[in-house]
Amino acid sequence: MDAVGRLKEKGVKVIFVLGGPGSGKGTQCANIVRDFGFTHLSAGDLLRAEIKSGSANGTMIQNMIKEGKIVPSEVTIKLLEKAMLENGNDKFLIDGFPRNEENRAAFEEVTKIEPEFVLFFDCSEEEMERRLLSRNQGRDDDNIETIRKRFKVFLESSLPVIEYYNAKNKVRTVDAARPINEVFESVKIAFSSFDKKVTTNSPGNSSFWRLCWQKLRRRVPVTVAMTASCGKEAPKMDAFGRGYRCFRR
Ligand SMILES: Nc1ncnc2c1ncn2[C@@H]1O[C@H](COP(=O)(O)OP(=O)(O)OP(=O)(O)O)[C@@H](O)[C@H]1O
Ligand SMILES: O=c1ccn([C@@H]2O[C@H](COP(=O)(O)O)[C@@H](O)[C@H]2O)c(=O)[nH]1
Repeated sequence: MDAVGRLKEKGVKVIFVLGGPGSGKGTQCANIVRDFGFTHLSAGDLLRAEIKSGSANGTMIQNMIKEGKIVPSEVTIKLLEKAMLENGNDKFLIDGFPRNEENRAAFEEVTKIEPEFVLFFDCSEEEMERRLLSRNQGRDDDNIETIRKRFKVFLESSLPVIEYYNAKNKVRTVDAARPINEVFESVKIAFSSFDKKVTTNSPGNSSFWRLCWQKLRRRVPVTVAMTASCGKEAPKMDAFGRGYRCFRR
């Protein structure tokens, strides 16, 4: 039987965990594993392990990570597929993937898996930058130059993936700028049911975001300077929260 057949036979369920670099995905995935019985697959960790293993793709992956670029889909998807097949569990948190539309379409095409939902950690660049600069795990890409490149890639390539799933009502957004335990309280609500959408796109505590949210609900176009969150102009986007909450209507 081929990989797709085996994944299907296993009845694999996948949740994509997305958010900017340093938004706290890995930290919260560890809590979800502990309380909800998922297996955590960090795409970044799988790629770093591939470098360490001395594989033929190692140097290419290392260079892409140093530049904050997105590794070709087929490489990452093969690693994810292998990890899911080798693990006895059937529930997976896929952290940090898909990172662009091409990743997303290729994953669905190759594996025939659609995520149950997307858990989106919403956090401002300011806070993410602070966290990454003090992460201290010896990562090659946790330096200010690469961090800025990673933010740009997230904004330009990864947010459209979140918009795609948002249009399908599959995104559960958590305000990730709060302390770890408070973020996890919201994560737990997102996981309280697989079928029901619980916290999807619910407003955070920021009154600024609340205003944007209310206007969005009323379909009133909102024009807000993106400098409030990331100092960039974003002509395609309507509304912004403290972080990257900026879905098209
Ligand atoms: N809510 C939080 N408040 C303060 N610090 C946090 C919070 N969540 C995580 N951190 C810290 O911020 C750093 C980045 O967190 P983490 O590695 O979980 O982020 P990530 O989204 O997985 O990052 P990346 O995408 O770069 O792998 C870590 O040092 C972590 O301990
Ligand atoms: O699907 C993926 C995941 C990661 N990358 C590359 O790895 C780094 C680090 O990723 P983290 O999620 O922060 O661990 C990322 O900047 C990319 O260069 C990737 O290409 N594809």
